[in-house]
Amino acid sequence: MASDNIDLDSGADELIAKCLDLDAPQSFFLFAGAGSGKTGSLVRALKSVQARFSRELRLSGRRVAVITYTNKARDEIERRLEFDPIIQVSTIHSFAWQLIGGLDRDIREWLRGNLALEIADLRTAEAKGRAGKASETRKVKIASKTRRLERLDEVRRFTYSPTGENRGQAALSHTEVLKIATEFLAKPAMRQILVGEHPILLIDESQDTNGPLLDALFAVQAAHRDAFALGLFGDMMQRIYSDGRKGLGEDLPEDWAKPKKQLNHRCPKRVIALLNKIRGPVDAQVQTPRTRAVEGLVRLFVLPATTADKAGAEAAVAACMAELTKDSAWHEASGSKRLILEHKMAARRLDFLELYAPLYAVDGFKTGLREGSLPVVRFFTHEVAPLVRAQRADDRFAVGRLLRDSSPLLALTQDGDATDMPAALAAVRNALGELMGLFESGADPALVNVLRNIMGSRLLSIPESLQPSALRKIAPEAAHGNDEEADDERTAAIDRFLEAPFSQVIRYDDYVSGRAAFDTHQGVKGLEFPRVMVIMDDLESGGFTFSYEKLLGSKGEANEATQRLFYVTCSRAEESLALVTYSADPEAVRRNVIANGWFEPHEIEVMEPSVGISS
Ligand SMILES: Nc1ncnc2c1ncn2[C@@H]1O[C@H](COP(=O)(O)OP(=O)(O)OP(=O)(O)O)[C@@H](O)[C@H]1O
Repeated sequence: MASDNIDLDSGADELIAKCLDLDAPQSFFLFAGAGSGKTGSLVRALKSVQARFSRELRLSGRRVAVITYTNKARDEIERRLEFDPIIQVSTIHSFAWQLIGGLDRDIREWLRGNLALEIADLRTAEAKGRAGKASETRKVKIASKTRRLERLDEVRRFTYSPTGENRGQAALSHTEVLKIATEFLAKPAMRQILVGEHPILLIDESQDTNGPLLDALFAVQAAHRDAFALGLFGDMMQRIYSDGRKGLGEDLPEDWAKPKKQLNHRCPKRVIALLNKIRGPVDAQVQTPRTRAVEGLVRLFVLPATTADKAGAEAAVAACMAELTKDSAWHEASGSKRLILEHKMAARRLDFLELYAPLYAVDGFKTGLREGSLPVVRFFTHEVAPLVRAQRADDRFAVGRLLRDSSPLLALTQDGDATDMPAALAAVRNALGELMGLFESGADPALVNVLRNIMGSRLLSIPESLQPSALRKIAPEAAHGNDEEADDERTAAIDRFLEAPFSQVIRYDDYVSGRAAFDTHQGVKGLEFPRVMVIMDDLESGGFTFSYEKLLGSKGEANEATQRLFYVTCSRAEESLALVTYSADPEAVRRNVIANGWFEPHEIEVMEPSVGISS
């Protein structure tokens, strides 16, 4: 057996370590293919700084900044660096807020100018546009932005939460925080603050980092190249959000280092060969498998677009994969990761659509819902569900812990008279009994009934955004607090969401926490799984951005966004990969993927709607 080629890319890490010298910093750009170990390189880069400059950074009160794409990635890097305080890891939104938070006077003036501009743009569009829904939306926006502008001086301190809803007078939106940070970074004083606090800034997944903010950071680096190193990690072939900067890396300054990586440590040989084929026409980067990599197995399953029982068809695909790979884990419910393009496809397959669809229709709820941080749902996933689970299991310790922090019944006694404790505990017992009564004999109550019950017993405090719905059900006349139309839309959506049965909360939570078999094509960026099933269904996903029918069924017509997303999903597989495509013309798919050399004839299975397999 040939010796292991694991050290093929070690030069890249050595070059990066050399760049990260506080006395002679050099910026660098490490863009390498899937599974090439960029996260590992990022962690090793930080460890090299820890080893050489910990003391110097601590004494001067400076920190290395790292920007990750998700909170999960942030947690992982913090853990791998043992939560070292000289390294500040944050998402782009919290990084931006750390830069601008507290600069209230400047923020106010920026908002004054920006709101005036936005109102003027909306008025121009309104003057040109026709009556209809778009016009109604514009009018609502003009009214609410005008109100915000008029009351701007009342805000003393602006607020922002990278994961919250950011509602109310003082709150800034996610977009505003990024725009403000970008514009403030044009000011020499702001640049000085950034460079003074963070001599090194590393950005992971920078192909998807907000383009204007990235450009602002390039400008900071150009102005402070002797005191500041910017290090970018990423892969342009994995750019999947429109926010990212097009052509990143094409116009790099001369003095930037460009370390290279060629190995793919994650995927089996057959998957790497497919990745090289997919990537070939885009940038011709070729990856090499590890010497010890397994051969692996790839199959393309082509089904008619009219297939009625898609869940059944996908189960048949899993069974076929188990057979072909002799890997029984394909049979297990969570043995493979199944990637769908649109959250609703998972909601349908996992049965939590009634909970999901109403909230997903509201723009302001989308991000929170996707991430599991939306307060109206979080109340059920993080407070009610664990309480019901703990009570069912008779786990008094867990019940006590859950209620101690969030039950108004217990808060009363904490504030004042200790002699109230027995009465408070009796009230808690009663309230718990009432709540559990809803679930008796296997009942699955609607969320609104659970909410009303808890509101009535005061077992838990109800988040502000759920109160109008909860109140209206109890006393309709008390619900009218805020009459803005945007609020009406939100409240109506919450009302509909509350009609969903409670069991959907558990399934939704499993999904957003990554415990379910399903995830989205975009959501698995950066992750890896032994067995991956990529489900491609243009009709069901209903969007315009991606077309797998064109990618697989017709030569050369696919857009690059679909090609890149396909590369991302295929490159998650560590052992075996099943590609499932629903097509209007299965034979055209077969012909095309053989002609372009992506698959061998024996790797393609054309399935009948009845779920029989004929190759
Ligand atoms: N030098 C190495 N030796 C052994 N395994 C490695 C090495 N570098 C990375 N790996 C492993 O390879 C896999 C891929 O690494 P990593 O996730 O860092 O790649 P990546 O470049 O960030 O991938 P992607 O861009 O696809 O998200 C991981 O399982 C990691 O543990």
